[in-house]
Amino acid sequence: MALVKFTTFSLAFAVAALLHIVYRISRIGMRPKGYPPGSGRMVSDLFEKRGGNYSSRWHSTFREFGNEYHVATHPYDQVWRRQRRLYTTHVSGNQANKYLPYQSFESLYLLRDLIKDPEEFRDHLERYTISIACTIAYGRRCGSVKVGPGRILLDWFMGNIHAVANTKIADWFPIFRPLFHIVPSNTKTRLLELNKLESDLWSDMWNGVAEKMKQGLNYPSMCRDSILDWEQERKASNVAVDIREPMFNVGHAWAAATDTQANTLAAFVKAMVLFPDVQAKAREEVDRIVGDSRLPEWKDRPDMPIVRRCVEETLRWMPTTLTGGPMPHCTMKEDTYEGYTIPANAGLYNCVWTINNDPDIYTDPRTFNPFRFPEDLSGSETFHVSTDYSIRPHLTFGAGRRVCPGSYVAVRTLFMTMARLLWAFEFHPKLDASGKPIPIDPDALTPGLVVGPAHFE
Ligand code: HEM
Repeated sequence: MALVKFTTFSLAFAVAALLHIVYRISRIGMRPKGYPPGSGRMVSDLFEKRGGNYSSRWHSTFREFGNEYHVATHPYDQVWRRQRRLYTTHVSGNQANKYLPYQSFESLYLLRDLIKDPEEFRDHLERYTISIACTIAYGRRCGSVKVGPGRILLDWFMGNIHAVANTKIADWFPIFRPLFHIVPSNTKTRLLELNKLESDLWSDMWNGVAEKMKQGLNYPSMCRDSILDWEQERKASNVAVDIREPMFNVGHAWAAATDTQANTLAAFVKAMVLFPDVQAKAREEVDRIVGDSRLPEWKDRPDMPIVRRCVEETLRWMPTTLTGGPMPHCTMKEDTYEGYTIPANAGLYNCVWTINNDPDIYTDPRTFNPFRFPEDLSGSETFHVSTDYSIRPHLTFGAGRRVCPGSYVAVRTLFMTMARLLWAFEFHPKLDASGKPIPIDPDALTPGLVVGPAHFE
């Protein structure tokens, strides 16, 4: 009897799963003929002009395993608004200037590491950006990523990339989702382990800052600002906010600011190797403005139109956020757009690579050419996130209400680092045993949603 019941249940489940798969496939929208795969205008029409409906995030299996305080994957609600406020109040526009001393100081370590060990430039860029991001988030450096918090962050990061990839089937076909909760699996065990690793890391880092503040050591950091805001809010209102909400928010700022910046800087090194003429012109500018007796600073930006446009061209030419970030935007209700029905809860990818390489907008798009951007427009501090798509240099920071809230910090890191790299070094391809340059595939990328140039020497 039990066997009959089990077989009937299994059959019913298999038929339901099959019907569901057929249904899902039938709902996959077919792009009308002649429709481009994406454009800045469409991104603006949907993510910006209809931002009230297009700013949520997909429900994901990943989130069901405890990560409900990840600002980048959180739906469009009060928790997200509170988390996002930390950025708009403390990291946007000129607020980002308070971290310039950290960026200036840490880049000296980068230059030293590159002098000592240039072949390992990729590892140095990784440590550098993890450390910069850690000082911004917690006022504390990471001298090494082989041990300590930087190592734990990397383990958590890499672990998540693999574990989340294994949950994708349940995201595409949510009918399988209950199975993830019922059936024991390595993926589930790993997700729970990673969740614990993450909670412990964020709470250790947060408590470390709280302890320093008690001793009167008030170094600028997102964590310090978050602790002060949280205490003030608690006094001002009776709403009890779970402490993990601001605690995880700061931790995720640290994570979001690491490989995005490291990949972009690696792309810049690659561009300099592949386009020596641009390298020479940019270095000539740095030498002329700065000379030998000091290092380039953020304050040199107005006088360095070539370097500041190299920042934008790197972001355009090799966008680390290939499809617009870690997660697509998601609709909250059904909508129609140019005769096309977009269902509720539909994920919409911002096709950054395609848009950044549109030959109708960017002549010869695979050529690294900072001079394609007008010099005067590039002087504006908001050039990189302009809402005027006729002048915006790229879509790499995303768009609308979810646009990257760390972009002001990022352009400061990128400008200062690129200017200092040009000031200190020349970049050439490695030569083989017979003295010929080892060829480099210009478009080769690492796999994933947040990408960087594939290994090159
Ligand atoms: C080169 C560097 C960076 C790039 C290319 C980049 C790009 C992006 C993109 C494309 C998104 C998704 C936007 C969308 O959904 O439309 C995003 C989200 C985000 N970024 Fe960045 N980012 C960078 C650096 C940073 C830094 C330095 C921080 C923190 C200080 C940061 C914090 C975040 C956060 C918290 C989100 C989630 C926002 C939300 O969902 O509301 N990013 N970033």
